[in-house]
Amino acid sequence: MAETAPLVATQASPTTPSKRITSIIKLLVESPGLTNIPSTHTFTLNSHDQVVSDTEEPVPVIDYSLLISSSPDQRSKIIHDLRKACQDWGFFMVINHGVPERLMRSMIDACREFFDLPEEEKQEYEGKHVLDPIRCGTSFNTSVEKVFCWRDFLKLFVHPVFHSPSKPAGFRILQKSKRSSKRITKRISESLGLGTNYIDKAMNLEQGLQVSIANYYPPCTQPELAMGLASHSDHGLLTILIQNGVSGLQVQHKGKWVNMNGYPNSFLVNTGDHLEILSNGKYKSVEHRAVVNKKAARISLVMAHGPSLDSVVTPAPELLDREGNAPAYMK
Ligand SMILES: O=C(O)CCC(=O)C(=O)O
Ligand SMILES: [Fe+2]
Repeated sequence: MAETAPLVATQASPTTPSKRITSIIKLLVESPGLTNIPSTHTFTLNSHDQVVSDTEEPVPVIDYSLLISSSPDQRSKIIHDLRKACQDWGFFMVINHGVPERLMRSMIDACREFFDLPEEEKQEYEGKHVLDPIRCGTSFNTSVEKVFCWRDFLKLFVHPVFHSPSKPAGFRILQKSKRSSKRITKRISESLGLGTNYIDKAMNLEQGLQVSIANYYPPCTQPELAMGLASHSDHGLLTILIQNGVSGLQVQHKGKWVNMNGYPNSFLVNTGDHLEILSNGKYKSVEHRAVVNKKAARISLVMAHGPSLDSVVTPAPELLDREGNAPAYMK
């Protein structure tokens, strides 16, 4: 994702106008007497983008226990399921992943604790440059946006070098998602008819960039006029997402926005731009967005896994040769 430059507090600040603040939306919502959202945060969606349905087709479910099974039948079933999920949706839900519920909860709690820190403590991490390893801010890319998203965020680079704020302490567990993403990647590689470790090598995942983003979407008095996070696709190979039990994620499926609600204790995965390129467009990087609601704050935690910063990802030559296709993406 393209990302953010600092936002000057005057745009939405309920506090001292001259001071920069990082949790713009949080403070805005906590300021007394807010009934209408400011025009700086009012989105006008065209009628097509407003249509949302709960999907009639079931969202693909990937049983993680099959990913690590040694049974050839189970392995071919999971490869088939992954191929279908990546081709038809670019999104799937992962169950039986073995990550304890309490661990997933503690990750979300760590995010909440960060957003609840006093503003002065967060200011140290105020966004300056997209490659800053610890950065918090608001919206998506405030240096180019005309209307801002109803979202504050904390973004951390956690691999190849781990970075996290000194408070709260709980972020170290973010590194654990690498193991799950590695296992899923191996089977996705096989689902493309490439070797088990093909993607790993092509993207130099040993040195791969893992970025974690905690998103905070407070309740909004006029949710139909605001957008938590505008439509985008994710950079990278694949993104793992967990949330605090409040829905809001929507994905584009067959030309419509559909609500994406995972089963309790599952995690959601979407494929990213670099996989779209490597697969020569077979596995599309799907557009998604986050909407907000009147009642409850939503927290999502995104763990995005991608190639090393020096990798140049191209359509896999083996795939092009086998299928007799020209590359659809150029360097
Ligand atoms: O909060 C969500 O559900 C989506 C977050 C997201 O897409 C992102 O941070 O890239
Ligand atoms: Fe995203």
